[in-house]
Order: sequence, then C-alpha cells, then structure tokens
Amino acid sequence: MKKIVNSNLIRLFSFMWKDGGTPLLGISYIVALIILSSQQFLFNFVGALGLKIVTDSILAKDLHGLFKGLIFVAKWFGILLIIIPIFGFIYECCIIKTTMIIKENLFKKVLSLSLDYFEKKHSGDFMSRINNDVAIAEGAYSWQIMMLVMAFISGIGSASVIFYVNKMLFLYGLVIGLLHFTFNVAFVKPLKNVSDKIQSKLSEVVQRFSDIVSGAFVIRVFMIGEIIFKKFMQANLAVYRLSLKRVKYNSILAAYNYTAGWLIFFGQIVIGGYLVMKNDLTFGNLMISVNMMGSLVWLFGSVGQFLTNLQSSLAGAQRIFEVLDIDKKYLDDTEIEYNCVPMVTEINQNSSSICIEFKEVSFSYSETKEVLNDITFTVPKCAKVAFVGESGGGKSTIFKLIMGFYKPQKGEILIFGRPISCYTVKELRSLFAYVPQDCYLFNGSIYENIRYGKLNATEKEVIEAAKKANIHDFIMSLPEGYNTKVGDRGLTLSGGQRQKIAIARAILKDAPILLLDEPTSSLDSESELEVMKALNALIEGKTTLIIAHRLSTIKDADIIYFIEDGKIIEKGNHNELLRIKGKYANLYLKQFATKYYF
Ligand SMILES: Nc1ncnc2c1ncn2[C@@H]1O[C@H](COP(=O)(O)OP(=O)(O)OP(=O)(O)O)[C@@H](O)[C@H]1O
Repeated sequence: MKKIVNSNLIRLFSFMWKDGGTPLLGISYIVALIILSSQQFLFNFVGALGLKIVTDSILAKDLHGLFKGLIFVAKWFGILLIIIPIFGFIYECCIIKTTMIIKENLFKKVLSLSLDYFEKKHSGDFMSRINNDVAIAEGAYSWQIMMLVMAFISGIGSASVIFYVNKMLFLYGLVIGLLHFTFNVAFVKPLKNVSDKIQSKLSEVVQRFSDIVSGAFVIRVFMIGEIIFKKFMQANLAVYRLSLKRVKYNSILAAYNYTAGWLIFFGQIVIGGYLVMKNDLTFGNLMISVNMMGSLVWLFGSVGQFLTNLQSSLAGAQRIFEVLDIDKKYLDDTEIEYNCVPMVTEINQNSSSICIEFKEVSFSYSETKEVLNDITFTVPKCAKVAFVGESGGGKSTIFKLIMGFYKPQKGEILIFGRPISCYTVKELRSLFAYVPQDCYLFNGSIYENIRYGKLNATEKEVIEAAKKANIHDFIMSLPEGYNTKVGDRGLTLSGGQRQKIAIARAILKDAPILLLDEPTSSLDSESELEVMKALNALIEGKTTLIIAHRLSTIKDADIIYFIEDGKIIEKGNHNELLRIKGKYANLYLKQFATKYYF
C-alpha cells in the first residue's frame, strides 16, 4: 500500500515536470504548497504571541504593552494577508495546468490505441476515467496533500511551541492526541472500503448513462427503456446505499471529534489553570498553549483521514495510469509489432497488376476460434471485388487485416506486391478510403466532416466532392449550408445523407483503394439508389472492395468471393456463380424471391 501511495503520488507530481510540465511549474507548485501549508501555523503563532503580549499587558495594567500587542498582530496579519492570496493564486494555476496536462496525456494515449482495444472495452469506462478519475486524482495534488502537509507543519510547530512553554502541557497534548488518533484511525478502514465501493459503482452509473446516449435509437425502437432504467437504478441505488453508510460513519466521527475537542480544551484549561495558580505558568503562556493545542489535536485527529483520502485519490490516479500504461501491443502502430524495417522507396502502384493478395492467411482474435482459415485470393488493380456470405463468416475481418488493425497469425498479405508488414501505418492508411455501414460524423460542421478526408483541401475541392457525392444541393438547402452543425453522432441527418457525406469524404481522400463495408445496408431502396449513384462517382478508376448483403448492389462486380466460416467457398462473377448453382445462387434467388414477393 505504502509503495502504491509513494509511486502513484510521485508519478502524479511528475506531470508538473515532464510529459507537458516544466521545471517552472514544478518549482512554483512546491513553493506555493509549502507557504500555503504553513499558513495555519503562522496565523496561530502570530495570534498566540499577540494574545500573550496583550494578556500579560492587561494583567500588568500596561497600556503601552497593549498597543504593542495590537500593532504586532496587525503588522504580521497584514503581511500574511498579502502573501497568502498571491500564493493561493499561484497554487490554483499549477493545479489547473497539471490537470490539463494529465487530460492531454490521456487523450493522446486513447487516440493512439488500436481498434482491437476499443472493440474489447466499454466506451463508458474511458469516459469514467477521463471525467471521474481525473477529478478524483486532482484531489491528491490539490487539497489533500496540502491538508496533510498543513497538519504536519501545524502539529509539529505547535507541539514545539507547547514543549517550550510547558513540559506538563506538552505531555498532556501528546497523550490525549495519541488517544484521539487511535479512535479516528479505527474509522479509516471502513470509510476507505465504502468509498472505494462507491467509486466503482459510480463508474457503472457513468457507463449506464453512456448507454442511453449511444444506444438512444435502439432503446426507443426496442422499447427497452424500462430494463435499461432498472439496470441504471441498480447501480444508482447501490451508490445511494453506500453513500448513506459513509454518511453514518462520518456523522459518528464528527460528533466524537466535536465532543473530544471541547473536552480536551477544558482539560487543558484545568491543568493550565492549576499551573498558573501554582505560579509554574504565566497566564500569557497558558493563552499560547491553548491556541497551539488545537493544531496538535487536529494533526492527531485528522492525519489518518487525510492519508485515507489521499489513498482514495491515488486509486483514481491508478486508474488513469492503467490507461496511460496500456501495453505497446495495443498501440495503433503495427510496425512495432511487425518488426520489419519500413521501405524507404516510394510505393510503386504501377509495378504489379495485382492490388491486394492474401496468401494462405489464417487469423483468430482469440486462441479458441479461428476466424480466417488458410485464405488465399487476389484483387486485381482497378477491379470491383465483392465479398458476400453468411453473417460472421469473416468478411469485415478481411478488411481489418487489410487496413493493418490486426496482423495474421499465418500467411502473408501483399499490397501492390509489397508485404503489408513493410508498410508504415501512415503509408498503409493513406492507400485506403473507407465507407462503413453507418458513418460516424464528428461534432462540428458538415464542411469539417467532409474535409477530414483531406485536411489541406480547399473549399472548392470540398464542394466538388460533395457535388460528386450528390449531396451538394441538399447541403445548400440548409439555412447554414456547409456550416450546418451535425449533432452528436450525426443524428440530425438521415442515414442516406450521412452515407453521402461519408462518400464525399472518401472522394476527397482520392485514395487508390476503396473499402466499402455494406454502405447501403441500412438504407431503404430509394436512398440506396441515390447512394449507389454517389458510390459510382467514387469507384471510378479505383480498386474497390465491397462487402454486401444485398446482392443487387454487386451484380456488376468483376469478382465475387463467397465466404463461409473463414474460407472462400465460391469465386466468379455474378453470371458464373449463378451457373454453378451453389451457395451464391441460392442466396441470390432467396433475395430475388423476397423482393418479388413484397
Ligand atoms: N474484435 C473481435 N474480437 C473477437 N471476435 C471477433 C471480433 N470481431 C469479430 N469477431 C468474430 O469474428 C467472426 C467474424 O466476424 P466478422 O465481423 O469478420 O464477420 P462478417 O462476415 O463481417 O459478419 P457480418 O456480415 O455480420 O458483418 C465472428 O464470429 C465474430 O464474432
């Protein structure tokens, strides 16, 4: 536990020095931390000295001494009142900057992760870590560390002053403080346990919220709102019950601390008063000791709680570090894994008549099930090649391998005659334009969304691409035209309009290979026709790989591969496949009959 506290704390502080931080930030933070943590002791000390001067002067009927005490207090409080806000401001600036740096590092890391990682994790988990855990971790380097340092400076400083004033009162403070510490520490573990449980349930609550946003459409169509709500309420109620438990512990502790504080105070007055009566202590020194005892008792009473709070915050930091430390194998930088020196020569797209070649490729996501089984095929340059077959056959997996998201366990994939392992990720991805089933539109304008295809495209190029994709007239009919903002996930546009924007984006990219993953599957026949027109503009002169369930869209393909259980079981063009009366013909006739029937 100690090691985790130490290493996570040091790592949190390290963001002030490196990975975006600077020595100036680190030094400013430490100086501000020390000054702010000393403020309580300094105020108490100045106040206590002032009180001593004033009470001793009152008892001696010394008016001059009374004024001296007043001036002393006013001078030092004035100085502190100027210094503390300045360093408070510097401290807050350091905290805000550090949190920004941590978020920046997290964002960069999540951006660099491979598709594989996202396919296995719930997006709500990332959201929870970025929102909740960053805020929790911030507690560690903002107020928790300050409270801890403050308790130590104040407690040890006060103990020294009391020791100097009177040994008996010091002994009383020490014994009573240790008893106080023991009682408070008894609550630390149960409080920590309950806080940890609340944290993990809160993450579940965030995930449920993420479900109702991302799955808004499905929830409504399937009318599963009630069941999703029940699941949310399970987590929400758990947070409520655990929070009540925490409140119960905190209430008992607060009542004890309040009572104990007064009893300690009275005990001190009684012992101190006795010493004053015996002339072993001046009344002024009793005042100093009364003022200082509060800090000593505070140190003993709260250090356990402060350490626990710090530990909880560091658990939040640990969850952030888990993301930052995700293994290299999950980084979207396959060349690290492929262990192949990238070629320095330009990719020669004209050197071969074959665009893509799979040579006895086998692949599985896990050890239990082989998804592609010794698959061999070619895609000639500028051809339109379709992949059809039953769901789960491995069609999308072929696309993922081509784009380098995964590497095959066996066999070789060549693109323009060059092994995929010898491409850098940048080289490889520049070869493809991709139109998925359901296009993701980023928060922002339609113009920005199309321009993601080519970041340095001119306005003319963007408009040209939209015209080719047959979406320009629609965009111009919107009140704000190309500047129209698309909502989160592009929900304000129809499926067909979103697809056409994705096609315009792909046209703008002007890549030699097109990957179309069932681009019309979610559309009605009218929109399908429209999108197919747009696709024809995109396909012209390119090598096109298309996954299709609706066979009407790929009748004109040069080659059709029928995939089943990770194997190619039929190959040919539409007419050839119909002639052999195999699986393709069967599927086509089924779809044709359905269409005819309806
Ligand atoms: N990230 C993943 N991790 C583990 N298994 C996966 C993953 N993605 C796909 N699979 C599994 O691999 C198999 C092939 O999936 P794939 O998506 O390639 O099929 P498909 O032919 O494209 O199906 P569909 O036509 O339904 O899109 C399926 O059994 C699927 O469950």
